[in-house]
Amino acid sequence: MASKIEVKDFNLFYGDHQALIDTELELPEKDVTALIGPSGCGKSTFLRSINRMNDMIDGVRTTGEICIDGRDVYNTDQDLVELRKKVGMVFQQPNPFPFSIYDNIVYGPKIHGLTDKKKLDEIVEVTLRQANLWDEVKDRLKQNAMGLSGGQQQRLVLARVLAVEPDIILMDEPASALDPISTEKLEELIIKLKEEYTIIIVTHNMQQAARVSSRTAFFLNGEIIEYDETNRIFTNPSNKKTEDYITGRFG
Ligand SMILES: Nc1ncnc2c1ncn2[C@@H]1O[C@H](COP(=O)(O)OP(=O)(O)OP(=O)(O)O)[C@@H](O)[C@H]1O
Repeated sequence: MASKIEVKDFNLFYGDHQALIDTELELPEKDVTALIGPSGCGKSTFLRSINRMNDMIDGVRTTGEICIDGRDVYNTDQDLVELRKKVGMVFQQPNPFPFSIYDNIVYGPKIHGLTDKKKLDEIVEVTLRQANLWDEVKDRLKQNAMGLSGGQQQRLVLARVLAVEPDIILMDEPASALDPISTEKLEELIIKLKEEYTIIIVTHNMQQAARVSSRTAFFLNGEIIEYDETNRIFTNPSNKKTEDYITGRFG
């Protein structure tokens, strides 16, 4: 499978603190990769490095490269609006805008210049269907998104991400605020979306990593200790530290 993202000797510093150390990773296209590891090991930092969200934090410095489709996103001529259109992100807490369901979805396309009402209507329906949410909300598109349940909000946020046609979707513990049924729906959705998108998910839930991902990277103290097929990581890891972590000896 072709590599969509190639991380080459990437380091990240918050001031004097080095949060990522010589990270190297090649992520396949149209697949789900899980990032696991104990709290504070750098998973979210790594995820946020891919769409340069860390740039917004004062005192952050990076070295090395993160190439998407062969092009280093840390090049000085990288357009950040373009990058974040291509690389969408879903956070731990669902964060719909306090507008209608419809307006949440059309927000991105409108910013990117789309005004045709028919096209916008179409995007709303297509993305809500993709997010397995259409049937639940089709009769209340003009109602405020804050009135949806947490699980519905998270699927709406995903639909909003899909509306700007990304290639890559970053998910930072997207199910950690959801109940088991909403979590199951979100996981089904992730498995469906990998047909079309490259997905990277940070999760503390090992069963979740095992259920949704094909490859898993284990992080510890800012380093990637092991990266392999998920099945192998969970049944026969090569590194003792990975084994200790997945068997619950620490973390
Ligand atoms: N904005 C920041 N400023 C300074 N240090 C930070 C910042 N964000 C994270 N760090 C530090 O970088 C390290 C990695 O944090 P990060 O949030 O990436 O870990 P994580 O593996 O995602 O943790 P968790 O699972 O708890 O979310 C930690 O030592 C953390 O304290």
